[in-house]
Amino acid sequence: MLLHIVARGRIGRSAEAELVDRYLKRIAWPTRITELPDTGGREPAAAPQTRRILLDEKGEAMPSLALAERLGRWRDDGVREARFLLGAADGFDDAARAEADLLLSFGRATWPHLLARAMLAEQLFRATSILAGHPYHREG
Ligand SMILES: C[S@@+](CC[C@H](N)C(=O)[O-])C[C@H]1O[C@@H](n2cnc3c(N)ncnc32)[C@H](O)[C@@H]1O
Repeated sequence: MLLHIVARGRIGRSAEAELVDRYLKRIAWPTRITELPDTGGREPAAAPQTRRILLDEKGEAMPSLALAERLGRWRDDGVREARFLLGAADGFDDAARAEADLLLSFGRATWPHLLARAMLAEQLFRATSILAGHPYHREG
């Protein structure tokens, strides 16, 4: 299953870009990043079996194990793409929230979109490590 990050804003050469690269390189699953401008622009077409995960501080704060289980279930059900959407300064409107299969929160604090992208890359590495039985993740 493709892990596709569709993010508003340009990351360029930055500390956050290094973090994103570091984690995405370590993921054994196929990954892709599509950058969109802060406003406007067209999201790439999605395969019929795509799940949309909208990153939103008002969403569900999932333990890493639960995110891994959700990704594993989608993969086993034949989902072709898990599409993770990151917003710009104004976040998402209610219509975008309503279209999502999952609203995923990294807590109630608001993070800059580039940090949220790096955190997402790490969580995807963690989730796929959990599914592979790799000891990267330790439950406290
Ligand atoms: C600067 S934030 C936007 C804040 C905006 N006021 C809002 O209400 O969503 C830019 C993007 O980073 C991501 N983000 C920031 N904080 C987050 C959090 N706590 N959980 C999940 N995603 C977050 C979201 O995708 C958000 O659209």
